[in-house]
Amino acid sequence: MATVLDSIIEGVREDLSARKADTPLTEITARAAATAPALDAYSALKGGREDASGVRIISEVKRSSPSKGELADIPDPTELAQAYEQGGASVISVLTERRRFRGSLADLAAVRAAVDIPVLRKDFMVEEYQFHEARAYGADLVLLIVAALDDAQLRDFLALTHDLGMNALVEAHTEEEIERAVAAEAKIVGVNVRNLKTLDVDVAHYEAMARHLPAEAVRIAESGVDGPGVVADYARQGADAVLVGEALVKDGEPAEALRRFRAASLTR
Ligand SMILES: O=C(O)c1ccccc1NCC(=O)[C@H](O)[C@H](O)COP(=O)(O)O
Repeated sequence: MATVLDSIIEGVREDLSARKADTPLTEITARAAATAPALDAYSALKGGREDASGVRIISEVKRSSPSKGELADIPDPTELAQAYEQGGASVISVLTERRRFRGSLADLAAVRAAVDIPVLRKDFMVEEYQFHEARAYGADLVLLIVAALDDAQLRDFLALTHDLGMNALVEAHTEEEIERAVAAEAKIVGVNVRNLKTLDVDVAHYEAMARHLPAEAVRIAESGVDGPGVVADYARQGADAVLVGEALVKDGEPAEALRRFRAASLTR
């Protein structure tokens, strides 16, 4: 039976075919090569466990999702991104998937131009073309979902990401997926506590997975933050950084909410 992930990826491939017909690989590759060098997302995220400034926050521009439907209108993603930067976000995540998340590459380019911190292209990366595209639209970091890739793809896409000067957030859900991420020499490893089959969120899953994450990697806890308490828990469990979407886009004062989240991680 097809999973939610399978059906999202099917839509991603259809949209991608249309973009490839419009802008061939040679052209997108040339545009990527002409883009200003990527910012160093690894350095922006590392050290959150030891350093006095507390856990790093990756703040997401997220309008809609398969699990929750409509979350927030976000007519101007640059305004939200600037609020995130003012609130102390270390990285901004921009969902670029259109059908389920109402994201776009235009959002990515607009956010990139509006802030000085690294920007993550949050999408379902399954073809080489998307990596050049990410760079052409200004991404510094891309998401690689282990569950969506075989080992050869994981290795090749990580190499391509690094060749393009970007970093990759390699997202795992299970111990076995963490092992695959580590075997591929991922330097930034996330555990997403949203189960991609059921879409259920279980914040306790991070603690269960944390001991499998290598000490030298940047460790990221993804999803399920509904307030400062969860941020403090993730920090206590060893996360360098936390990825937050819904709680921030639904808060009328995202910069203030972010400050509260960062402060909470210092109380661990
Ligand atoms: O959010 C979803 O419903 C979803 C469904 C299927 C695949 C991915 C999905 N979300 C992407 C994310 O990983 C989250 O946007 C991100 O971790 C933030 O989560 P949250 O803070 O819980 O909004």
